[in-house]
Amino acid sequence: MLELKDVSLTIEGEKGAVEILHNINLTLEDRRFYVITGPNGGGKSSLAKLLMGIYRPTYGRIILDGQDITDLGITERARLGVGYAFQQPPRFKGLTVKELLQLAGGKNSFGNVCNYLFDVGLCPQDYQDREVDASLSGGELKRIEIATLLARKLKVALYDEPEAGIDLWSFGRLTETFKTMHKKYATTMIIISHQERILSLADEIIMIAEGSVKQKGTKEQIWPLIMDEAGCACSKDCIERADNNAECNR
Ligand SMILES: Nc1ncnc2c1ncn2[C@@H]1O[C@H](COP(=O)(O)OP(=O)(O)OP(=O)(O)O)[C@@H](O)[C@H]1O
Repeated sequence: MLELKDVSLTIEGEKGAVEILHNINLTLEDRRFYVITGPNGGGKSSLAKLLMGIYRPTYGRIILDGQDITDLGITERARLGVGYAFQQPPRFKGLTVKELLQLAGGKNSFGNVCNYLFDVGLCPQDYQDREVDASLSGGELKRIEIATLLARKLKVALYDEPEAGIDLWSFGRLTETFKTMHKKYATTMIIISHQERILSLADEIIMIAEGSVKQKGTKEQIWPLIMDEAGCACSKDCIERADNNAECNR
């Protein structure tokens, strides 16, 4: 279980101190699927950076399975099984996909490289000997990064807007990959996203705005609130269907 207790974050900006997050209290249970959403600038990425150990809270504590990890850095948290996927995954020139996955998973991962690639929807034969360099597309790179997280058998996996730079076709496969990761590898998922399809995967959606937790609940509870706040961009009397999708008259 991952807990945030009264967590606040103030950052020294160019114009002085800015309070980015205040009084965040969250309990994230093992093996649950959480999606963090909310308006731009609300504090979602800052929260992810706090969980990863990139930022330290100005106030409050972060507890993982009863252990206070507030003062631990990225590497120490990674050792405890907390992993993070970047919006733009890094490339590793000179390293093949297979080598990268073996490095991520340690010595026991040797026979599993194919499985990890298969689980993220990439043909092992085609990809394992390719270099992790600029020749890979953004979507391929993102899936390979997810495969490295699978290889690490994480307790908690954190993704900041995984949909960024992914085309609609690959996006469908990506959501399947998240389902697999969550179910097969029993990983607690925390995904920052604005995408309805990702929100649909969540056991719980956490809405962050103006540096605070504004709402928590299932998609059925949260989606209407998002639609209310967002309003209709075209103002053409969209009809809300029973399944919460809108029919647009444009
Ligand atoms: N290092 C920093 N210095 C000053 N202000 C910062 C810093 N990092 C974040 N902020 C500000 O904190 C607020 C929250 O930023 P954050 O990136 O966490 O929001 P977000 O919810 O992830 O936004 P988005 O949906 O646009 O990615 C924003 O107003 C941002 O400008």
